[in-house]
Amino acid sequence: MSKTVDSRPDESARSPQLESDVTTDPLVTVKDLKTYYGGDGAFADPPVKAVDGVSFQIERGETLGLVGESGSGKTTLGRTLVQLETATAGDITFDGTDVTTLHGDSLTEWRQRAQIVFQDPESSLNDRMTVGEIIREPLDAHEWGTKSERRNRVQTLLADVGLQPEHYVRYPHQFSGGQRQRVGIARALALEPEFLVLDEPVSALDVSVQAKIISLLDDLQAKFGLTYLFIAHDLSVVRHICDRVAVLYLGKIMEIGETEQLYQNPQNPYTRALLSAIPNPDPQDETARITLPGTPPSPRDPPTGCQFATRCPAKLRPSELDHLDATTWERIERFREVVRERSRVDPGVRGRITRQLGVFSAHDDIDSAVTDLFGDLQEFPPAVVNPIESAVEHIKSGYPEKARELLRDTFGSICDREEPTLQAVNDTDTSQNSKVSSIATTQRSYCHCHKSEHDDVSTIFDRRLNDPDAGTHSSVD
Ligand SMILES: Nc1ncnc2c1ncn2[C@@H]1O[C@H](COP(=O)(O)OP(=O)(O)OP(=O)(O)O)[C@@H](O)[C@H]1O
Repeated sequence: MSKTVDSRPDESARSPQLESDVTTDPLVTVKDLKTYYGGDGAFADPPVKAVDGVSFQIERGETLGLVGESGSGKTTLGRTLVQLETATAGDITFDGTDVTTLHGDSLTEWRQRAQIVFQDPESSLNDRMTVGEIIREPLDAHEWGTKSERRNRVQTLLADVGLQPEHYVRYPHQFSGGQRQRVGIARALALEPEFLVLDEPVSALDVSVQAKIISLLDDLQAKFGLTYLFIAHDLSVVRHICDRVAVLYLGKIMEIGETEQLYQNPQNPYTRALLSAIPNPDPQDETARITLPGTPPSPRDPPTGCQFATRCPAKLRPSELDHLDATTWERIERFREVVRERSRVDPGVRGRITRQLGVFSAHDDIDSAVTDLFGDLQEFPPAVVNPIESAVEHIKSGYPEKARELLRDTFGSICDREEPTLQAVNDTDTSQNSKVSSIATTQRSYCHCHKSEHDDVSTIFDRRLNDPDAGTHSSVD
């Protein structure tokens, strides 16, 4: 894996994702962290911005959940925290030490304090080694104690994770998924770490086994005073075991807060959409299920402004166009997505020549896209028709990026232009019920709608979800 050159930001520059408050006793402090893949060299594609400037803290003994759709950067963030990936920029301070600057022996020594448990116990254990050897391997690598002390340590670890002494000489393939995950946890605990990244540790397991592993993780946390970053897809599991939750989208934190507060009163449009997808057993509950349109944009070319702007059901709109109905907006946004994707594709040498000659390329069949999305465009108001027609002309002349700009200037808002800040949205002190300090439990959300000059998210949702012409933008389950 290659990385872009370290471009540490100016310390004085305030990042939109910085949490301004400081918790009382953080074990891990992450500041404006970025992890990009690729992008080196003059002719390389732009880098994949897997983690794109996140800041948060994890207090000692707490479990911070990390949720988000596939590809949002959860694993990359977890791996960067334990230094299995190299940060492109930003700081990770662990108990006062910036670990992104550690190398050689000091990095090896630090690694004992922060370990990772992987998702898939089928592939993360070496099938040619016995369970005892697998758990002992990190002890051997760090030359921990004598040979017999290591053997004894492995026996203790087997007991800690609920396995039997005779399992020492068994092979992973002789074990069930749950047992294998216990082996993975024992191995991660071997060097007595303080911090564990649990990367979807139960996702590959049956529900009944999941409950046992979660209970084991709970017991181990209490027994050894562990601090966890718990990465998961399953929002119900996260609610059950995490003190706080951070919601990630396209490499940025959309919302972070104390678990119950965030689940009961989500403030960010993305968190609301994610939580609305959890099946609710209460038949009386008529909470609208929010179906997000489109697909997440490429992390090589994330939207300017808010990362979520291209799919956000609460996105702010220019006031002079706010009267357009939901279906029309849906079509405009999908057309913008088509144009955005088109402008991402390198036209290649032939494309560049045809563009210079002003020749329309056969691949630019933009008229079909317009017909597919709008039907007869002329039936729409001039405020829609004119910019769409101008955008089509730009594309036919070979300049999709001009079309992209024109559409952003016409139909975009602050959401397309400016990054929001991660701002406090709920100051209710829930610290009495929590392991973490009151400052850490402050709920924060990354959205322009939290500013007083704009309608808040609830007002916009009430208006748009009640629009009878809401099309596919929302639906009630
Ligand atoms: N080694 C790599 N090289 C290039 N791109 C990568 C690499 N690892 C991850 N990515 C990309 O980085 C982005 C974030 O991936 P990551 O695996 O961190 O997300 P995730 O939220 O953990 O997804 P999932 O839930 O599917 O595991 C994705 O676009 C992914 O394709």
